This record gives sequence, C-alpha cells and structure tokens, in this order.
Amino acid sequence: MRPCTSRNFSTKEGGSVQQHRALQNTFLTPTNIPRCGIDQHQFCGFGGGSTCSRCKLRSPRQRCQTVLARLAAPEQAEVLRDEDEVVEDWETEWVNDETGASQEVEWFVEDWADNKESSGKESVSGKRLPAEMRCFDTANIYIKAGDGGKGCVAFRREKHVPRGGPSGGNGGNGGNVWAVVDDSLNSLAAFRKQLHYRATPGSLGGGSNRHGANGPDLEIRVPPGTIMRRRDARPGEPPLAELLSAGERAVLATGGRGGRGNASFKTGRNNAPTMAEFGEEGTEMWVELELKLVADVGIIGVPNAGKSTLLSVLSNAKPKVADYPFTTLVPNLGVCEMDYRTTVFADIPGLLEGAHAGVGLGHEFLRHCQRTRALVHVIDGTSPDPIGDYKALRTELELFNTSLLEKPQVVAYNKIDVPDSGDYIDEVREFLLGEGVPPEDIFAISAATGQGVRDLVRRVRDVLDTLPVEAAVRTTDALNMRELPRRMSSADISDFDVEGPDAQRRWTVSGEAIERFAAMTNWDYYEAMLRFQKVLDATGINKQLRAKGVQEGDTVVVGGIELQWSDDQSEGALYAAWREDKLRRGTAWQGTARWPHAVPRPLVASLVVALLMVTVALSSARRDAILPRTDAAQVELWYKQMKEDWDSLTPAQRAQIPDAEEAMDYVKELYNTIMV
Ligand SMILES: Nc1nc2c(ncn2[C@@H]2O[C@H](COP(=O)(O)OP(=O)(O)OP(=O)(O)O)[C@@H](O)[C@H]2O)c(=O)[nH]1
Ligand SMILES: [Mg+2]
Repeated sequence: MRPCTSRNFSTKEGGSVQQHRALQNTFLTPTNIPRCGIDQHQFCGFGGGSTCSRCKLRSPRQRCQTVLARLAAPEQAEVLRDEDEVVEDWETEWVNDETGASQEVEWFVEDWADNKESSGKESVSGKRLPAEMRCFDTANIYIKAGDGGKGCVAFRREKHVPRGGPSGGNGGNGGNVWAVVDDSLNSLAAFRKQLHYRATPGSLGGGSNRHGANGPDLEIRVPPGTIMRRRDARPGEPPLAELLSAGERAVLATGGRGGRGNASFKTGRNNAPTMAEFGEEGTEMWVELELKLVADVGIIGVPNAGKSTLLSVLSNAKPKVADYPFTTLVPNLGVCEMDYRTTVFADIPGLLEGAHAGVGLGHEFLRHCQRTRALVHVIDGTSPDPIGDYKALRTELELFNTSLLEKPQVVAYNKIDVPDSGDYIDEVREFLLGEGVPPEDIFAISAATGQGVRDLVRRVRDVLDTLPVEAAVRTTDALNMRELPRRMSSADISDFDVEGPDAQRRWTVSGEAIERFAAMTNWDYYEAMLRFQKVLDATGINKQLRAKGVQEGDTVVVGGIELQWSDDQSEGALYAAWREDKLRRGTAWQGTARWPHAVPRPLVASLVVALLMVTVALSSARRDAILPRTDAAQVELWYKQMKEDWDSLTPAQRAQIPDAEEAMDYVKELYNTIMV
C-alpha cells in the first residue's frame, strides 16, 4: 500500500479536513473534531448575544454550534442537542459578520424541549429549567488531554566526532486531565463559564538527544459528590469517577505518548535511521457532570414553609427568604456549628404534590435528598392543612425512592410565633404520633425568632450519632482511576478487522493499536513508511486484504489515513509512490537532507543542493550509514527521477543555477561508475 493520490485525513466524526477548514471560515467549530487544527476557537459564553472571539459571530453560542453540527455531521447534532443551554427566539437566517453572507438554516432543535421531555431530562412539561438552575447540578464539559510531542530526526555533528550517529530526541508526553474535589464548591455553576478544558501538549523532541518536556496536567475542580460520565458511554458502562471527599482525585483523560525520535530507532542493522514518530493524540471527550449534594441533613418541606429561614438561623448561610413559594431554586448549604460540633445542612427547594413525577422541578430537588443522611421535615404552621401537606410530601418521597422514607427524620412544626398556628399544633402532634414518629422527634419552632431551633439541632445531632459512620456513600461503580495507567493502551496490534469493499472500492482496517500506529506514523519519512508496510505484513493485514480480493488502485483506510493498494510491493515502487506523494503535498523539505531526490520541482535552486547531496551520498564511504537500503535498482530509480527533474527545467531556469551542468555531468559519470 502506498499513500493515496488524494490523501485525505478523515475525522472520527466523518467529514474531512477540507470540509472543516471550509467551516472554519464560516462557523464556530465543534471541538471534538480531532486534529483539524481549528479547535483553538473560543466559543461564545453562555447566554445569548455574546460573540465568538475568533469568528466574530453575532449569534448565541448554542446557535452557532447547532448550525455547525447540522452541517458537519448529523450525529454531532444529536450530541449538541443535549446542551443545557437554552436558546430563545430561533431565527431562520444566520449572518456571518465577517463576510456578510447570510444563510438559510433549518432549525432542527425547535423540538428540543419535546425531545428532552421524552428523554426524561426535562422536568416540567414543555418548560425549561430556570436560568439559576442550569448547571447547578448538571453540566456538560469538553475535555482533551494533551497530545504527545513530535519526535525529532537529527544526527550528531561535532568536530572530531565522525559519524556521530542519530541524536533525535523523543517528544514529551501530553498532560493528563484530572478531576479534583474542592470542598469550597457546592455547585457546578463554574462550568457555565468555562466549557472546554484542554491539557497542554508535550513539547517537541530536539537534536542532541533532547527529549521534549511533558505537558503539565490539568486539574478540573469539582464539588464533593460529583459523578462524571462519558457522554457517549455505552449502556452499562461505569462512570469515569464519583468523587466524594475533599482532595480526592481521579484521572479523566490520559495524555498522548510522545513520538520517538530517530535515536530510539537505532538498531544493529540500521544505525542511522531517518525517521521519527508523531506524538499520540490525547484522549478527548464530552463529559457529563452530575452533582448529588453531600450534606448531613436535608431540610425539606412544602414551598414557603420556612426552610431557608431555618437554615439562615442555624448557620451563617444567607439564603434568599421571601414570602412567596419557590424563593429557593437551588439548594443552599449551611454549616451549623454548635456545641463544638459541625453539621452541614442543605435547604432543599420546596416540594409540591407530584414532585416524584417531575412537577415543580421535583426530580431536580428530590435527587439532592438522596445524598443526605437525615431529613428535617418543616411543616408550615400557617398552612390551611398542615397534616395534608405532611402526608403529601411523605407520599412524594415514597414514590420517588422508598429509601428516602427510611431516612431518619425530625419534624419541625414552624411559625409557632404566629398566633393562629398554635391552634393546630396538638392536632398535628397527635397525627404524627399516630404515624409512628417518636415524640422526641417532633418540635414546635419559630425559625423567625429562633425559638426551639437549638433543641432541634441537638436532636438532629443525636440522630446522626446513631447512624453508622459513612461520611458519604458512593452510589455508582465508578472507575475512579487514581493512578495513571502504566501503558497507554494494552490493545494488541494483531487485533484488527478488515471491512469492505464499498461501492467506491474502499476498504477499512480498524483496530485500536493499528489505528494509533497509523496516526503516529510520520509519512514524511520514507523509512517510517517502510516500517508501516512491514507492520501491515507482519500483522497479516496485507494477507487478509489479498484473501478478500483487494485490487490494484483500491483505497484502504487505516485510522483516518487513506492509502492506495498496489500489487507491486517492491521497494522501488514504494519509494516512487512516497516521493510522488511528498512532492504533491509540498512537504518535501522534511527529511530532504538525506533524500535529495524529493526536492520539489519548482524550487529550481534546490536542485543543485540535491545533486550535490546525491553525489556525496553515492561517493561517500559512509554510504551504507546514510542510505542503508541503497541497492542498484534504487540508485537507478533515483538517477532517472533526478534526470527527469533536470530535463523538465527550461534553459533559462538551468542558466540560473551556477555550475549545474557540471554537477549533473558529474553525477551521471558517478552513476555509470557505480552501476558498472
Ligand atoms: N412569622 C414567621 N414567619 C416565618 C417563619 N419562618 C419563615 N417565615 C416567613 O415565611 C416566608 C417564607 O420563608 P422561606 O424561608 O423563604 O420559606 P422556604 O420554605 O424557604 O420557601 P421556598 O424557598 O419558596 O420553598 C418568609 O416571609 C419568612 O419570613 C417563622 O418562624 N415565623
Ligand atoms: Mg427557601
């Protein structure tokens, strides 16, 4: 196989570099497109109206992404559709500020709310999460570990050190992405501001055996109780991490290995290798974060019962208190310090009848109750039907998750300072006793005046003391990878699949190790290509392709690299294909120091250098070291190609090159001598 004439690095999601480049000029870019070179874009911040710093796009971020997703790959659109961002006022025309071009777009996300509802993520039918709640306890972020640095091809050149040998250093490893618990955080709100997290890539290898520096790791700070899952996780796949205690950390994505420099490829048979590897790509993915609040005690109750007031009295927290339901939309945490002991209380927003089915954002709120060890059930003493409220809320807990009913609870009958409320207290107490609530767990308090609050907190502490010591309970079988894996991947290179051909006679070779190997092969070096061919032979890929009926000229795709099948597997044919590809791509300069025949045609002046280099190469006693694979057929091929280059020049161009005629004659003479 050899490089394809129309080489095209397909991306993982489909589409090509060219396609993405075209998009770069027009739209914001989804950053999960690998290696398209445009993932430097800054998306607009959350909230409509802001503009992207690179594209100067006027539309809201979500809209840009949506358009792009639509155009780039429909499957990405699926992913983007799930964004927690909500865009109002959809338009059907989009205008690029730079070019002024307008475009009709089909807003396929108009039915977004319906889709979310049917997927169970949306809690109020047809309505979207209030702004305060977005990203409070769920967030989606993009993470990318650093790519490995590129290996270097260099030779030691020093006075009195003849034939110094290869000295190209390895590239550095890319930085890893970690999640670290920061107990000063209590929500995922920070992820509204920053969506993309990229670790630094490894540095390039250098000459004189200098290895590139490893990219520093990136730490993403999350509140305790955060669960992180891959967005494209297979069903049943465990979450990446579930972190509970302060300082706990887990690896989310590992950085790519640095590419090896030519010093690493030195062997007894080839002591002057002219090839190096690209660095491995760092892992990238979208991660879903879910926060389940970790508090000792959850304060629950119907709206307006006085939960926030109670929290403000027993802790230093300053939650919003107002005389209307749903004042609290996101849980508030408060640390109560009493009798030299610390208890964390969470004020959960008000729960309504039907909360278990999502009414009044019930799902969002009830989820937080799960992570608490005990509950304080606040009854509104001024309610027309306090007993009814109590019963309804217990039913909701039961319907949502029966384990919530089993949580120890203390009941606080609130607002006893209001004259009327005292009328019902005895009735309510009687009812609660009938329900099996122990008398010591029933309190009449006034959160506003602080009456009875102390006793309530003491009782709560006693209840907590009776519970087994489990600061926080892990609810998933998360991987929680605390150390970096020794090897980047244990995939076997001979583990591959060959599929095809399709209508365009394209074959696809898939397999983790072979795909990585293809991505790390630096095709600018002829020896690297030879090595790749050897691996294709050794793993049996070539054999399997032949067995399945591959034909001359068929395209074979290995990990996004397109190659063309040729029945002629001789080195001469390989070399000719490699050279042709290099000239076409205009990357002939890389490695030309030792492959002079690869100098591009238009660079007339370089021909002289090329001729002289071949002269040196052929006549030098170090010939074997520099051109280890030289054989007669090879030399003949080179000479012919060089002659072809020379013949293609006009007399005027030839005249520009001083002494070129002599040099060409000299090479011809030398060639004749060697070939004889
Ligand atoms: N008189 C009196 N009023 C109280 C007491 N506790 C709370 N209130 C009042 O009740 C109203 C609601 O109080 P919040 O603490 O906001 O109630 P909440 O349960 O947090 O309400 P949501 O967050 O909307 O679910 C406010 O006007 C408080 O001043 C109390 O013990 N006595
Ligand atoms: Mg409140």
